[in-house]
Amino acid sequence: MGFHTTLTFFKSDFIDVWLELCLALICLLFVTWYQKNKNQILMYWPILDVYPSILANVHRVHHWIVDIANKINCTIEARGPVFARMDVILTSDPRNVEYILKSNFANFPKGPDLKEALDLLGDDIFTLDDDEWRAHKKIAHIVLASKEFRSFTASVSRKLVGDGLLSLMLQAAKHGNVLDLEDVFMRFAFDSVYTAVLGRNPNSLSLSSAANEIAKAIDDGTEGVFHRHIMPRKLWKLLGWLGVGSEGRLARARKIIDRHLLEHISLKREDLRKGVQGSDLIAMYMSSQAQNGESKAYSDLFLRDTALGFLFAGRDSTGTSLTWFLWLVSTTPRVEEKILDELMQLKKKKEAEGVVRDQKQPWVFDSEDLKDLVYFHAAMCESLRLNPPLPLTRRGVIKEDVLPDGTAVKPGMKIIISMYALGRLEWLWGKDYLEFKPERWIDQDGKISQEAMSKFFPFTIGPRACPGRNMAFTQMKLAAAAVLFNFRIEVLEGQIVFPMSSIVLHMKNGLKVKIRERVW
Ligand code: HEM
Repeated sequence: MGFHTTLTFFKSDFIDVWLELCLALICLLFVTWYQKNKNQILMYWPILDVYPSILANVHRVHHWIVDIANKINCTIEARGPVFARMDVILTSDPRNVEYILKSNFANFPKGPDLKEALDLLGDDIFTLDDDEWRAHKKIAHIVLASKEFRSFTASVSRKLVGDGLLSLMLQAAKHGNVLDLEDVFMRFAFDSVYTAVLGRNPNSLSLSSAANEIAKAIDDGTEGVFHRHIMPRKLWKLLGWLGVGSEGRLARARKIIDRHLLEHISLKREDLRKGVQGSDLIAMYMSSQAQNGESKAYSDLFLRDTALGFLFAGRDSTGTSLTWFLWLVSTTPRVEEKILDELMQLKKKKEAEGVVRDQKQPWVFDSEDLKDLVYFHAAMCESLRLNPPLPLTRRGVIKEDVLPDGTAVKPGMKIIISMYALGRLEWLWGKDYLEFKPERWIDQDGKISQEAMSKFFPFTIGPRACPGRNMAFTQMKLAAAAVLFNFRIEVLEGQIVFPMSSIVLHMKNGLKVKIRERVW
């Protein structure tokens, strides 16, 4: 072996040893770093950034965000894997939320990314921005605020409470059946909003009714949209192209929804041609187009998108809110007693005014009377604080900006606001922030506290705040008052009541209850 060969051999040995040493050092550093960080709420990994933390917490995503907000910071930045476009700011700081949704609203549109993720809804008030959104908003607000529509929805809901909801509960009470209260309220909310929007009762509350096809399609659509929020865009695009998983279900849901709504809209057009007017939302849109002349006629597609947007907006939010509310009230006897006391006073007042009802039938209140009950309203706000049915909302960024807490944002970023965490911030609500305490919404004069209301975000705030807020309160109060006043709800022990990881705050396992008629 010559000198040259020996040197080459020695060199390659030397390099191998160095490489091994470097590798061992990297492994050691990684293991030490992992050991130190593995129990942390949020871990920033090399290359993958926070994505492994998201995946590890996806089953409890809303609680995880609360942990981050209370233990780390109300605002964090997450980039996601380097190969994916996921530059996200997650915030629940009320100052930021006010700035994004209200004072500097124009810089934070929903943006094309969200429109793409929500493409099932089409060109609807939910997904559009700028002038297109303003045009939708104008007509939606006119119809929702009109006396005709408001009295139509109040009477529809009252009738559905009496004929549908209470009848179903009476049957369950008589036979001692176990009910899934979330399922019952979702059916009630679906019948209410469907009748309000399309003028026909789909009767999903009826005991004999099979699972409703369009209601199921809306569920699949909601699930698909949630997956698009947590998956890298390229991945859900690939699933869509292959037609499998949540994207496959989404595509099937879209077909069912389109067929169903377009058929219904064509029947309504026929009614209008025959001079049959309605007070439901779509009929009011159609007659407003008729008044404007055919040149401004809303297309079938426009009406399909509008109807679907309202069904999405109104069903899940009202149904889940009612379930969380009844769960909290039934498991907090002190609060239940106070609400029942208020309802009993109201019943006595109505009887003193000469209102007579069949004593054998369950008592149903009127929506106008329920508006004045302060404690009942406070309890509903408190339930919505703890469990906002739409726990997350998302915005884009147009120009570079700095949020009130000092976080810099730039175009291309996504901002996710957690309404769920906002209602559970310890520094904002106090040490008892997890307690169900309607009293925090009542001021010293016994009125609803304006100070507390300034922190009330479940319907969001600013120009895009929910236009269905009054309708939602009307429906929820009618249903909750009738159920609480006529039935005692026994929440079955041993079940885990936990929010589902979704864009709607469903209960993961539903809510199993037994009910008994109240004897007054
Ligand atoms: C408890 C019940 C409800 C809650 C908590 C609620 C909450 C919300 C929230 C948080 C938003 C904003 C979403 C976002 O910007 O990402 C919203 C928007 C909206 N809601 Fe509601 N909602 C409820 C019921 C209803 C009902 C019953 C209707 C009507 C049928 C309705 C119609 C709408 C519409 C049309 C929008 C879009 C507004 C816009 O973008 O300009 N909501 N709602």
